[in-house]
Amino acid sequence: MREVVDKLFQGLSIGLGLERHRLKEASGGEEVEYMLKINYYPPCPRPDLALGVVAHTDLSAITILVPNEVPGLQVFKDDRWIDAKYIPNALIIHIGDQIEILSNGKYKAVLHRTTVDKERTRMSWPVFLEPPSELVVGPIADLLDEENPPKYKPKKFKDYSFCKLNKIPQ
Ligand SMILES: O=C(O)CCC(=O)C(=O)O
Ligand SMILES: [Fe+2]
Repeated sequence: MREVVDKLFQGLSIGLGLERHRLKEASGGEEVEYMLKINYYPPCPRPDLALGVVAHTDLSAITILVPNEVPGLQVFKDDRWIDAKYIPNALIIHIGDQIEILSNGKYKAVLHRTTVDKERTRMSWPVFLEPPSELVVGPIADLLDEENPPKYKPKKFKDYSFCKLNKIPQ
């Protein structure tokens, strides 16, 4: 898990022209928290009328998700919902809000939702990689200049989470 996490942060840092440890450090370094959630979506007689989870972006920096074989995850791209294909043994990686903020919007947190199945139970196991609650997260200074002013307010992760969960503007 550690190697996968380091590789993800490194690739994303390099993509921004930053030193490879930068995004992990800005997300808390070795203090990054791993929050496992277990989603259980029982069969639904009217999948056309229900969703598993409504459209959202994750609060995390990065999410690493293991799904079972029942498809249901959809991502919003080019103004439409696209089904994420189930690929055995593959991990699904989401960019979350904190990477969007750190990158000053160069990376976008993925908008996603889940559908439910008429006969089968869907499950998923996302691990949310989150900054420690007291860490202030804001756009990385190296990415800012006159043409690229900060688009997000630096904020403690716990305050960002509180506002998002209580639907208070950031
Ligand atoms: O079940 C899934 O595939 C996604 C779940 C999800 O988006 C979440 O728990 O944040
Ligand atoms: Fe999610």
